[in-house]
Formats: sequence, C-alpha cells, structure tokens
Amino acid sequence: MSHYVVRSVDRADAETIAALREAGVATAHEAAGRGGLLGPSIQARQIGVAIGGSAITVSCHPGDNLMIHAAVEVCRPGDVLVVTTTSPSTDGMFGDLLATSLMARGVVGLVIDAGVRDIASLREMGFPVWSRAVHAQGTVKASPGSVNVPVVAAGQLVSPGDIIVADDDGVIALPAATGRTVAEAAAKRLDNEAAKREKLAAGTLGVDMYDLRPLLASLGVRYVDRLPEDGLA
Ligand SMILES: O=C([O-])CC(=O)C(=O)O
Ligand SMILES: [Mg+2]
Repeated sequence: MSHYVVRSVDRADAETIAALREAGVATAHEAAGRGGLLGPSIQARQIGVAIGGSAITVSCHPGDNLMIHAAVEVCRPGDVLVVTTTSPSTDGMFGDLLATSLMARGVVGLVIDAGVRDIASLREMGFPVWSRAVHAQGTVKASPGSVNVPVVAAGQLVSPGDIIVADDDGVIALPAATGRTVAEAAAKRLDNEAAKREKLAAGTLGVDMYDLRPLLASLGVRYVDRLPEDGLA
C-alpha cells in the first residue's frame, strides 16, 4: 500500500465557505438535498462554536498520530483538519500540543473520527474540536498513512478541499465545486424560514401553514374529542 502527503488542494472561495458557515450545518445539509452529513458519532466538544473551512484530510493507523504531525505542514489559514483511522479507534491521538501547532498555521478546527484529550485546554485555547470520543489514551508515532487523500469519517466520504462546516448540530462535508450552488439554496431557505418563523410566532399552526390537514385526512388520521371505547382498534 502506498502512502502520500499531497501538498496541493483545490479549495473553495472564502466567501462561499463563510456563507455556508453562517447558514449552519442543518440548513446547509437541507440545501445540499439532505446530503453531506457526518454521522452523529462525531460530536462537538464545545458549545456555541461554528466553523467553516477547507478539508485537509488525514488517514492514520489506529493509535498512531504520526500522520497528523505530517499534515500540519500542508495546512493553510482557514483549513479544517479531518482525521480518520484505518480501523475504528477512540484513542486520544490529538491534544493541546497539536492544537497549538495547528493554530500557528491558522487552522480553524479539527474533525476527528477518533479520540481527543486535553479537552479543558482545547476549550480554553478556543480551538474547536468535533470528535468520536474524549479519551486520555496515549498514542505512538510509528506507522505510515496519508495526507490529502479521500477518507471516510463517520460514514461520510470527505475529499481534500471539501467545504467543512461544523457547529453544535454536527459536521457536514460538501464538494468545493458544489459550494456556491448550495450556498445560494441555503440563502433562499433562510429567507423562507424567516417568514415561517414570523407566522409560527404569531400562532399560525404548522398543519395550516404547510396545508397538512388534507394529508392527515388522506392518511386516515381522525380528530375526535375522546378516544372511542374500542380504543385504537
Ligand atoms: O501528544 C500527543 O500524542 C497528543 C496530545 O496529547 C497533544 O497533542 O497534546
Ligand atoms: Mg497533550
């Protein structure tokens, strides 16, 4: 098996990335046709932080953070490091020292399908992390892997240069080439949601706003004042 550190990455433009970050993971996911999400095994390790950036991908041997060290050098300001392991692992392969190194390169956050440690320091430093686990288990630097090859993180294919948006709801990866179209669709959804929010706040019911009464009737859902004697039979 060959191992590579790929230096060149095609990134999306900063404006598109910022628009998707502002839209948020849920809206970007809807705007992308309900695609792109990493699975919920990867969770935010801080509250109220949203990031957007270009993926630098890392494929590591489980329990081995050698390739994270190798990846730091190819990161640019505005990137997000996306780390995977070649078999499932929750070892704490990333902590405040690696975060210090990434912050010095202008990396805006980490998404890792494995464990992190030094979590109190990471929060204090303001380096945001989305991970499968928090686990102090130490790792070694011994086995080869690759940087900037396609990887799978929590069931989602992530390619180098993908737009990563992460917030309290989770993480989404979008191909850079689709970014502008998704950002436009996200902006439309946000406008539309603003109008809906106003109506809902004024007391309009979802069943009326979405015209769901005919659907409920066609599905055989009946409104009664009391449950009939024969119950749900
Ligand atoms: O050094 C390691 O193996 C991971 C870690 O704790 C750090 O980056 O601070
Ligand atoms: Mg440490």
